[in-house]
Amino acid sequence: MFPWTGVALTHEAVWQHVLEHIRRNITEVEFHTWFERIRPLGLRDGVLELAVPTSFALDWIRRHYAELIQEALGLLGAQAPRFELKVVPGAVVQEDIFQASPKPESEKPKLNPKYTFENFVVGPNNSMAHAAAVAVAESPGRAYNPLFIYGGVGLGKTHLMHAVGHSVAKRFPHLKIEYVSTETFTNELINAIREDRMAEFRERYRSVDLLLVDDIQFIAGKERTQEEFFHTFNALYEAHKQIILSSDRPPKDILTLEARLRSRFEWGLITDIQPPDLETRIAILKMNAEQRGLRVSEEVLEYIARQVTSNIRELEGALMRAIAYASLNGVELTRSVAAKALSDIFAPREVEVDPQEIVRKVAEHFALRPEDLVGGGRRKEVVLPRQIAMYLVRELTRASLPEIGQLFGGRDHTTVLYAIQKIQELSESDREVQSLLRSLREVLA
Ligand SMILES: Nc1ncnc2c1ncn2[C@@H]1O[C@H](COP(=O)(O)OP(=O)(O)OP(=O)(O)O)[C@@H](O)[C@H]1O
Repeated sequence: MFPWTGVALTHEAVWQHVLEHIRRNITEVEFHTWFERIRPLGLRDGVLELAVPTSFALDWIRRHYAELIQEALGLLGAQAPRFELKVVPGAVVQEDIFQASPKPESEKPKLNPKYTFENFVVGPNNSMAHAAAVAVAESPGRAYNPLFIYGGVGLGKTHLMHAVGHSVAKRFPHLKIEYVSTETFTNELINAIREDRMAEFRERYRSVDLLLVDDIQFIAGKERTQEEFFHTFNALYEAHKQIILSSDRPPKDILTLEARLRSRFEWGLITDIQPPDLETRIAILKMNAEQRGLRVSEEVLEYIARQVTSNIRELEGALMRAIAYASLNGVELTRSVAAKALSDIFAPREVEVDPQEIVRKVAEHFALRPEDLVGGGRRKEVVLPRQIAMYLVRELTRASLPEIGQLFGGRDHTTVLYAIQKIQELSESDREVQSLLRSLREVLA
């Protein structure tokens, strides 16, 4: 009951009023991402208590929507109530008061329920791809078509695609959504040809409103699949249906892809996802732990985030491993317990060194400028220092060969490998190089 309104309103009714106001003032995607999982708990001393599922969501909502929520509450009456957010792990999803009747199971797209926008941590590495996905979810078939998302293994391409699927499914319950891996598409095509069911196959794919195709790079070299996909693509595109494709590389790098398909993949927006930076990795781990209702200290999260730098699937796996290790041994999950749990996967490394710092220090030692090392010059006096810097980046950081190549002016990973092998040999045969490496390690550690 809300004394200030003079009307017997339940806290649920008040919250619905707030939601309606908020819904009018933000985008659908924002609404579904942040407000659907809030549950009103009750009212105590003029404060409306709201449950949110994670502290990440709490921070976000507080930073971005506090004013709007307060404004909505203010509309209720003279004495504006306050509100408070509380983390209640696993808070029940509130019934969607705006949604039409649910679809039968068989018609639901095969989407991973965990892969939503709400569960996607946005960082500098994926903000473009995220923004594009949100835009597509808001107006499928109109924003960017096709949306082509590419990036390395385990960086969230499938997650983003599914997030669009979930969001569109909620916003436009009548739309037909199909998620398929390129492998499944190919297998279904082969079966359809064999069983003389091509008409059915075509009807199935050409009648969808949102087609999500994962790992499209696997279409390379498959002529019949390319041919069929080309016609599916055209049919959907012409009917303003949305297509989203994911790949481990941009269209131009997919070899043996027919030119007509390549050019179509390039019609819309091509966006990439890069490996996450340290802060984003910590945020992902934090969210992951909270979703499982687990408390893990910042120190442990940071330790794990420093060990796994590129693949988010592995990052999450490392956290789970550390948690399992601590609970099986009945000990608290401290930094050293985490280090033990991960010791057979990762060599212990206290602190990861910044690659730029390595470049600076090596350049300084040879009286060069850092730009000389990362630039294209091939002067003799630059080549060896550059190779030493590459070698140290490999040794002291978790950067992969292609990442090192990227750091050193977009060089190929085979060049990096050659440099590392060369310095490795020198470090065994040449005393000067040996002592140089030792002293550089000392200043960098
Ligand atoms: N930004 C993110 N926030 C939260 N979780 C993420 C994020 N990016 C990736 N993940 C998680 O990392 C795991 C791997 O992501 P996903 O399967 O989408 O990667 P992918 O790029 O499609 O990989 P692959 O190349 O193997 O197909 C998933 O559990 C996903 O939820």
